[in-house]
Amino acid sequence: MSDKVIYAAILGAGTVGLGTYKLCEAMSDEIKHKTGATLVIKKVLVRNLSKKREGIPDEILTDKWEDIINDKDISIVVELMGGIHPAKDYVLEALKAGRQVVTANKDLIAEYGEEVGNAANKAGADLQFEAAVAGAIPIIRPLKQSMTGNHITEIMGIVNGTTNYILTKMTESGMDYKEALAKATELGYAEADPTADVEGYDAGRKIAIMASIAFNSRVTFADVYTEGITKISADDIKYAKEFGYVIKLLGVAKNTEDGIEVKVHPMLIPNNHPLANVNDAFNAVFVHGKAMDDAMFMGRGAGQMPTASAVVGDIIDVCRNIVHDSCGRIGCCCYKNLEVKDITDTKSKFFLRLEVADKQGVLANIASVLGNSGVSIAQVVQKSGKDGVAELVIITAEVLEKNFNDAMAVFKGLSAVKNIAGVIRVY
Ligand SMILES: NC(=O)C1=CN([C@@H]2O[C@H](COP(=O)(O)OP(=O)(O)OC[C@H]3O[C@@H](n4cnc5c(N)ncnc54)[C@H](OP(=O)(O)O)[C@@H]3O)[C@@H](O)[C@H]2O)C=CC1
Ligand SMILES: N[C@@H](CC=O)C(=O)O
Repeated sequence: MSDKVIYAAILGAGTVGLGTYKLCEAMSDEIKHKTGATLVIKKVLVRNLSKKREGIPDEILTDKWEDIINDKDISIVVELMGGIHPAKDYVLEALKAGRQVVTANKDLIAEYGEEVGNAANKAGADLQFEAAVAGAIPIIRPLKQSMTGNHITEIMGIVNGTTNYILTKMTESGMDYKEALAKATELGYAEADPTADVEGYDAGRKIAIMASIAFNSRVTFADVYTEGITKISADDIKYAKEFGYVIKLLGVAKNTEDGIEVKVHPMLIPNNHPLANVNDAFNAVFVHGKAMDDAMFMGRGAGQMPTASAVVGDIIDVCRNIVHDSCGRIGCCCYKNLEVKDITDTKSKFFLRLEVADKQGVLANIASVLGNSGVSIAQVVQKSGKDGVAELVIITAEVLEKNFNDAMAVFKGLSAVKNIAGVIRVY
């Protein structure tokens, strides 16, 4: 076996950084056998040197980036700090200095993928980011490599562990939203600012990254329509159950004849759909390719060791590339410039919960407003009223979103409609 040593530095020793360090240590013999080189984590960058870092020797901790970028021995920089600044600056500096980069940072890849990808291409360097999408699930590498012989037309999935955990707990044990979010944070699933999870931004970044790779056309986070789970109520969950559905936060990307559709929003999924049984922090991604048909990937989408597993897989891949002098072989390939459609030009089915005046003729009135906007009703249930207010739960047929919005605008000015209590898309 060769006596080659490959030095790496980890930026960040939080949930994922610590897990990555531990896994590199635990797997060191295997890494040597698999790559033909010994991997040594030479430095770990943190903000706060006085915090205890379980298992990381004090002498390799630093709070100075210069200790890493100026160390010519270090050939792999593993960015696990999160956020845009200074992560982007460090990644760009590392690539320009001829280092290979591994990152779990979806914010960076979704917003500045073009810039960092070009820097990697220019340097002939590896830029690997498997952990940035769906934690432990291999999806970036399959999209870039195993499934690249396909024309991929659709990707759909549960790609945020925190919100899936929250929705599962609210559905299965009636847990309160705030308590479920606190538990997801305690378990290391949530982002440093969990707004990114619950508002759908994190899932939006992941779907943008997957769409760019799958459709060979740059899709950034700004292109993605995002809607989170903060408005989902216990009543929505209860009525969804009555209709035979569960509510999940889904990311959807479609490559259609007239442009790319890319969105994240809660969705009612039929109980018998495979995604309906993907619970807790598990994620699942469906991919449809013309030649391969459907493929589904499932696994843990968040958490310390599942995420570290994906990061370490990337580090090992980079080590192999270093040993075989083949870094930078698989870069970004967004050569198309496809249009991204506005959400209002896409079609959906809707679950609509209305609080209406409890009197005769209201249902006919509602149906006629919907009909006038081109929205057909597929199912409707009228709940008996209290204090003169009844509840209508409607599931529509598939409709252009702009037509549905027109009907909602009419409802807002209608005295018989007391409240639009819930609007959720339906699979
Ligand atoms: N948690 C998860 O399940 C997953 C996370 N990710 C991604 O992995 C990345 C890391 O996430 P996670 O480990 O959860 O985050 P944490 O907040 O737990 O850890 C961040 C670490 O980065 C360090 N850090 C932050 N800013 C700086 C800075 N300016 N200089 C030096 N060190 C800095 C922090 O140092 P200090 O401790 O001193 O404050 C901390 O150790 C993010 O991009 C996240 O989106 C991806 C998939 C799953
Ligand atoms: N906060 C993210 C972590 C992994 O990407 C999630 O909950 O999925």
